[in-house]
Amino acid sequence: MRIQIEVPATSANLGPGYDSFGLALGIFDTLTLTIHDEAVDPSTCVSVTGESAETLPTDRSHLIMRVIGDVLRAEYPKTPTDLVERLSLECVNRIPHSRGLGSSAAAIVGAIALAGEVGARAGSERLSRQRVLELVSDLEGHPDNAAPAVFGGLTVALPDPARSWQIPANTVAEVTALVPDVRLDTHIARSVIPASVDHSIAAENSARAALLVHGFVTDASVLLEATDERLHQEYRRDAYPESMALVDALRADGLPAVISGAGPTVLVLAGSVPRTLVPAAVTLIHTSIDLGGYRVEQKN
Ligand SMILES: Nc1ncnc2c1ncn2[C@@H]1O[C@H](COP(=O)(O)OP(=O)(O)OP(=O)(O)O)[C@@H](O)[C@H]1O
Ligand SMILES: N[C@@H](CCO)C(=O)O
Repeated sequence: MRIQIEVPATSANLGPGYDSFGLALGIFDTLTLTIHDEAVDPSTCVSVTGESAETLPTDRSHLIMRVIGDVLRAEYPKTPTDLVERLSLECVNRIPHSRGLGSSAAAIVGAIALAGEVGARAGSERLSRQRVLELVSDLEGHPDNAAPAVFGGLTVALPDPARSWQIPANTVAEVTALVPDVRLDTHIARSVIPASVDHSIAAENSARAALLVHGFVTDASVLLEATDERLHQEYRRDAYPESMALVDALRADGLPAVISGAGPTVLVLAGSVPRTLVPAAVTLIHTSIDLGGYRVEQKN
C-alpha cells in the first residue's frame, strides 16, 4: 500500500507576527510512504531527490522516518511492532532547507500526517488536523510554520496548547520569495533574540500586527507600514546582512518586504519584484498562497 502526501512551504512571522503569523506557499514537498509485506533494508529505506539529497540520511535516522515511528508508537500503541520495519519512504524535496521557508515544519507535519494515515488504514481513528498541529508544536516548540502547513492560507497561532485561526487573505494572492544561496540554522537565528523588549516596542508591534490583518483582509495599501516591525529582524541583522540590505532596498521602493521566518529568505507580499533590485545569487520564486495545507492521496 502506498500513501502520498504533499506539504506546503510556509513563511512565518510576516513582519510583526513573530512566532505567531504564517502563510502557506505554493511550493510542496512530496512524501510517498510504502507499506511492504516484508521488512525492508533499514540502511536504504529512505530515498531523497531534490533539496539536500546528498546529505540527508537514507536509513531510519531520517527525520521523517523517525517521527513516523515515534507517532505510531505514541498515538497508535496497537500498531504491530514489525510495521516500522516494513516501511519505505520516497521524498521529493522542493522546499529549500534552512532558508526560512519552513522545511523542518513541513517534514514533521508530513511525517505525523503519514502516521495518522497508517493508523487509519489499520482501523484506528485518523489524526485530526488539530491533533497534527499539537504534535508538531510539541516537537518544534512554536506553531507558526506548522499551522499554515496543516490548514493552509494565512494563519495566526498560539502555543500551549497549540491553536490556530485562518485569516482570509483577500488582498494578496501572489507573493515572491527571494531565496539566497546561503543557509541559516533556525537555532542560531533564535539565539540572538533578546529575552525582553521595551514596552513601547511591544505596544507598537501590537498595532502593526493588527494592521497587518487589516492589510490582508481589506486594504493592501497598508501592508508596507504594517510589515515595518521591531521585534526580531533588527536583532538578527548581523546573521543575515545581505537579506536585510535587500529588505531595506525593496521597502525603499515601496514593496512590503520582510524576512521569511528565521531567514535568510526575503518574502515580498507582491507577485512581482524588479529583478534589478535583487542580487544575482538570489533565486526568485513567484508563487501563490496555498489554501488547503497538506493533502493526502492514497495510491493502490
Ligand atoms: N524534508 C526534510 N527531510 C529531512 N530533514 C529535513 C527536511 N526538511 C528539513 N529537514 C531538517 O531540518 C533542517 C532545517 O531546519 P531549520 O529549522 O534550520 O530550517 P527551516 O525549517 O528550513 O527554516 P524555518 O524554520 O526558519 O522556516 C535541515 O537541515 C534538515 O536537517
Ligand atoms: N518564528 C520563528 C520561525 C522559524 O521557525 C523564528 O523567527 O524564529
